[in-house]
Amino acid sequence: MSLLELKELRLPVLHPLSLPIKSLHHGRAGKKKHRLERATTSSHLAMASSFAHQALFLSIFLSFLSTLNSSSESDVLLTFKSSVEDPILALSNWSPNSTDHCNWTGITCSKSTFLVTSIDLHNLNLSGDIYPSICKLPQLSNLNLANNYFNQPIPLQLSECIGLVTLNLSNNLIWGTLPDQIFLFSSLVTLDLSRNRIGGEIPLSLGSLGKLQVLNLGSNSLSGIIHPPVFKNLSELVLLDLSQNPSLASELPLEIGRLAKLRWLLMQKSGLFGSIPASFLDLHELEALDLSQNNLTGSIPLGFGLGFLKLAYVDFSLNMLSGSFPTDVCYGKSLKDLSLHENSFTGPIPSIIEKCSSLERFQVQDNGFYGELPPGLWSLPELKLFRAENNHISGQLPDLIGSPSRLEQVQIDNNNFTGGIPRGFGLIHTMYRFSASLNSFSGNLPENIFDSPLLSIINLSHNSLIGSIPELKNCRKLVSLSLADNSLTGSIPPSLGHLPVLTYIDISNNKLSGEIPQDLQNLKLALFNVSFNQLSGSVPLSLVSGLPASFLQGNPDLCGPGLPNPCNLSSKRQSSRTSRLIWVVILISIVVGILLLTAGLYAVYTLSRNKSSCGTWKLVFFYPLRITEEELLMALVEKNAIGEGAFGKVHVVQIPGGEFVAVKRLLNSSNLSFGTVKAEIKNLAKARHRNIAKLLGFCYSRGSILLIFEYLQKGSLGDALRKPDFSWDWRFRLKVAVGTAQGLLYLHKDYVSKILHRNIKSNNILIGDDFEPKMTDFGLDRIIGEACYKSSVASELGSYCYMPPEYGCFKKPTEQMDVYSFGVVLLELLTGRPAEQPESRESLDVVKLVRRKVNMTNGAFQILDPKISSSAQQDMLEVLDLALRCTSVLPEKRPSIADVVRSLQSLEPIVHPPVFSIELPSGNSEH
Ligand SMILES: Nc1ncnc2c1ncn2[C@@H]1O[C@H](COP(=O)(O)OP(=O)(O)OP(=O)(O)O)[C@@H](O)[C@H]1O
Repeated sequence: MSLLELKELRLPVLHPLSLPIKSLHHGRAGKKKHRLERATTSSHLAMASSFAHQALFLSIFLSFLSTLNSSSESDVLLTFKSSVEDPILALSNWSPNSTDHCNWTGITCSKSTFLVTSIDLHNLNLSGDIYPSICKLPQLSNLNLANNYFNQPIPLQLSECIGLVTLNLSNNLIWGTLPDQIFLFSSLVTLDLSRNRIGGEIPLSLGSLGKLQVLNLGSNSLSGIIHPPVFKNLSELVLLDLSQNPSLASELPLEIGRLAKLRWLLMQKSGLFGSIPASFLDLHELEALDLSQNNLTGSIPLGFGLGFLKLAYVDFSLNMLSGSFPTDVCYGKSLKDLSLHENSFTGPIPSIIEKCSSLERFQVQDNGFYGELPPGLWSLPELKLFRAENNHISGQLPDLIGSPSRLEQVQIDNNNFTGGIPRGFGLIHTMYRFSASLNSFSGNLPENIFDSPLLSIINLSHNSLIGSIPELKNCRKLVSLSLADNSLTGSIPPSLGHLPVLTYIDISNNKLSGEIPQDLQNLKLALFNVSFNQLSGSVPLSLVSGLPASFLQGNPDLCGPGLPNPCNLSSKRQSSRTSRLIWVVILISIVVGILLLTAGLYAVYTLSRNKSSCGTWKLVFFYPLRITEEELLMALVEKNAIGEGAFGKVHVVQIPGGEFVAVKRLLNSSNLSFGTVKAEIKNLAKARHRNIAKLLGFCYSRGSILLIFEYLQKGSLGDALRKPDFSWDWRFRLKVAVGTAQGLLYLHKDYVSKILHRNIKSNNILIGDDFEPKMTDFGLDRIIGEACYKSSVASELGSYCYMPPEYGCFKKPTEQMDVYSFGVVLLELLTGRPAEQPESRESLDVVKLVRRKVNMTNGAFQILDPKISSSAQQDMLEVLDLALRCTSVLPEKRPSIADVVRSLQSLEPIVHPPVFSIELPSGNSEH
């Protein structure tokens, strides 16, 4: 044993002042320490009497000491355990019967003193109270309780752990504010409180933690200004993470630029505005800088990167930055990831970037960059992702033949590129997406351009390419092929039909000729657009029936059922004019006869709609479905009915392939024409979003319209709420709320022609796998006409409580009306009861019920579904506040759906994708 080890061994024993005072004077632990001191005295005597016996004595002493320490420390740990809830019994070996506490789960002891130095209980599903008894462990330097369910304010009492160097409480349910007394943790080197629910401002007193090297407050709900003095004394900081605190509203303090040791600065989505301080030029140790998703303006300070030898990750994306490309960003040649996208940068990309030999991801899309790209950029040996779409970049692509490229994804759409597509791009066998639409590429497509075995998406549409489409054989993973709007000639390669996952083909607006290969019937195509070519012959049957006819138009020589030119008639083109006339006369007489007959049968027909003759129905599919109108109509029988509302019945129908669809029958009492209805439904069917039920097709007759939706076997939120044992967990209810709001945001804002739903209610929120909601029945007014829509709504009493008070007063429907209805759905999720419960004791509708209770003492708590655990109460109260705002009587007081989405998302647990590996500076604990 070395002298140093001996000294270490003696320290906690011979210098009692270094122990927490309470542990010396109170209880069992205090008595044990007293015995310990006596043992120490006897050891001195033994040493004095005989030097020769020292070794023997030391070994006896050590085992004695270790027994004593061990029993006191294990008691402390057991006390800590007693306040913790441990549902998976992760701490089962923490037991009074198990003597060696240094081997207990998560415990590390010093090899010399046998005292506990570290408690690491991350990711063990623990909850309950974090009890400060552990501060009686004199050498405790590391406490890691990350990824558990501790639900309490920051446990300030832990500041009693005077030797604590690392405190990690990340990803728990810690709430409240950062208290002013945070300065009490003065020994901390690492403080990680990320991914909790901590709100309020960052207190100035945080700046007193002068030893901090790691400060991670990311993904919380911090707000207000980041006060510059906070950083004055934090000169040791190596990692500062304030990211994902969208309620902060602050400029970037220039003091951060003085933190000379800073290696990781992560402030994405932190409500930052203003410019990037010039002091950031001094952050020479920086390895990662993320300022994305803020409102930063101005330009990147000139010279940013100069002297930065380790800079590997830079993200300025999604701001309002302008000015030129940061020329020195790759000074140290360590840069791997550069994201400047979605800003207003202009000017050329400088040739110095060609020296950036470590670059893996280059994203400059959606800016105003112009000029030619430095050719060497393309052949950087590590480059995998290249995104420069939506700029004004010109010039030609270099021929990459001979360069060992690892490119996986190239997106350069909507620029001014010219020249040919070089053969070298086809030789890159790592390529899975190549998208260069909306440029001026010309010439032939190289034979090998589709050869990458990983190629999944190729988009060369809207260029000036000529020649034929090369055979596609090797790209067995191709999902989407878009070559639309070029001048391609020749025929469609039959090899397309043998690419197993090919789903989207758009080769419209070219000069392709010949027949559509029969082999394409092998594919499950969601899109097959060959319109406006020079194709001829009969269209393979499954392509005619499964896809919109418009995708075939502009090919006068194509024939097939439903097309202007049915194949069986085309063979009779030779017949003489006279014989045609005879046929016409005969046909007219037949038609007149039929008309008379039809008039007689019409009344019978209207009484038995389910048995409609297929001749009166027109079927249009937007997805390939193998069902005929007869089969569909035959299936609309009572035993298949799954719901009925104001607009008609819903049936579940099994199509011959085995798949199910839901068919909603609407009364077409306005008698809108097929053309009008088709245009409207087509428009609605284009709405594609995770939270919108797919409209697969429709069937039209004068009297009614059948809408064919994807079928969701879990039914609707309404179905679930009506079950007496409805007891969904809060996180599932929140997921339904977030998803529905996202779907609505898509309809209101992102969908090209903007749709108002107008019929949001729990019956129209279907539940998909893993509780992902999908909205249905949107925009029905467009299909059946306003008057008919309104009269249907008026007849539906169950929908009344979803209607905003202004409904009927305002001529035009508004987004705020949808927000109101969504607010009612939120109230249903919070209360766990349907919006309207006519037969119940509380027969009030949910809005009235909530409004009446909310102002009573403790009323808010009475509103919340008691079946949900109290740990979710804080979140539920926030959602209640939101729901009340959504259901405000005055439309202008309601939040926008974008705000609703933001608020709900902020309550969702955040899953962080790993961005890069960080070596955190270690505390002084021993492992
Ligand atoms: N695509 C679907 N998949 C599965 N079930 C569905 C689907 N569409 C509707 N349903 C079922 O049908 C029920 C009622 O739907 P419907 O739209 O007719 O009722 P509603 O909303 O009360 O009426 P309306 O919208 O006509 O006013 C839903 O609660 C659900 O159980």
